[in-house]
Amino acid sequence: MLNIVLKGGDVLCADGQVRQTDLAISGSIIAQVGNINETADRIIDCRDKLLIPGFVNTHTHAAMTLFRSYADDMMLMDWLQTKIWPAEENLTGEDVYWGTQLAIAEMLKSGTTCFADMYFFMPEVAKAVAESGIRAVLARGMAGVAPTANQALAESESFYKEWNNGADGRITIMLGPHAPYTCPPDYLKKVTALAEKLKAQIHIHLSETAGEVAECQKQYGKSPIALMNELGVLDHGVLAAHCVHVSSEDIAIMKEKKVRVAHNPGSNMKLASGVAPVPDMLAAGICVGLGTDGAASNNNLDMLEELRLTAMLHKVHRLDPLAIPANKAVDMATCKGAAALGLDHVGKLEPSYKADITILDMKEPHWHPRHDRLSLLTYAANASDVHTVIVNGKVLLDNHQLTTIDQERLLAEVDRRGLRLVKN
Ligand SMILES: CSC[C@H]1O[C@@H](n2cnc3c(O)ncnc32)[C@H](O)[C@@H]1O
Ligand SMILES: [Zn+2]
Repeated sequence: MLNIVLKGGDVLCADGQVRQTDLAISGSIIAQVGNINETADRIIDCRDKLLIPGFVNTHTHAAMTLFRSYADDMMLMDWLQTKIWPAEENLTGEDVYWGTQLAIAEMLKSGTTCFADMYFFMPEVAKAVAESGIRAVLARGMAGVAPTANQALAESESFYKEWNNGADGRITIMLGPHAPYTCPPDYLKKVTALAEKLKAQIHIHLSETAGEVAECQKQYGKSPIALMNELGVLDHGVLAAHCVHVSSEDIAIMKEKKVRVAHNPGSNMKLASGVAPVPDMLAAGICVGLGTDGAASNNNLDMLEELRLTAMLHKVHRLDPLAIPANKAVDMATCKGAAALGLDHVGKLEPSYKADITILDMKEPHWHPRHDRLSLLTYAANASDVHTVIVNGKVLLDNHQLTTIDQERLLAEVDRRGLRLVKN
């Protein structure tokens, strides 16, 4: 007996083609794509709807939703040092739980089924993920500075042991050294040793600003990518956020070490960090997924916006309309994102893949006429088109309504907590 049949939708199939067909879910898995006559517990009419693999947000700091609209229009280092880091000192575990639930609500409502997070109070983040039903790759953010440097390593180890492969396999744990400018070489060697011991992968910010790269050159005589390579960080499976200021030598190292990149165009634009050479990374065969970064530097967690920015930004930057075509950008927002997080059997609508599916309503005027559905998804769609979202075979957004989160209670909690955090 099948659990859910999605009937008669336009399905983005694994070969990149959109076909009108049915899709069946059994447990947490896609059982069949094609004409289905079997009965099921639930049949969802998907005519006039587009079915895509759920978006994979490859880099965020979920609970930073609490700082949305608190500090805008600043450069990264000024923003972190004068506004964000002082405010983060006030965070409690409960704040992070509620801030993460807010992020999850926003992500589900805009079609994201999986996210990679780096933050503090990670057991509370894992609890929010477990309760909501979303999929996530979580890392306890670590900085190699006293007094918390060693505690962060110990917490990362216990977090890995308690939660890796947790919540029915929906949670994967990585190690999260914040960046080369907050984690000195000796500390990164300890992180690398822990990664080796646990067989855990690493999520790190790399080469985000020109200032970071210049400072690294001055201090160590090499780029952040070359320094990470020398320290052995790149030998453990690395998800590198940003990679805006990377040279062709850096790209060659990244390719050789199979570094996967989280491209965050919205955050990079808002913090005036620059434009990552994504077309060059793709041409080199590097796996590049898309991310929002935190809601304090974006200022939302809407992957449809990142999809459109990716398809647009590199065209205008290179003066080349083919720099990143719509179908490539969609692949980066879904399948490549899953690969960037090292997730097998996530990111494609194909039998044996996880049933992580976003269903968009195509009834509004901006979906007509329908010459090319991936063009419409990339250049015309918006989050209010997201109708139903399924993760691991469970319906988490049902006809625009969250099924696992009490939105009214959530909004009351985060409004109160957000204001308290930034009071001087
Ligand atoms: C150690 S937990 C994560 C840490 O990262 C900070 N953060 C948020 N956005 C960015 C960014 O774009 N670059 C670098 N660091 C960032 C966040 O505030 C936490 O302190
Ligand atoms: Zn970040």
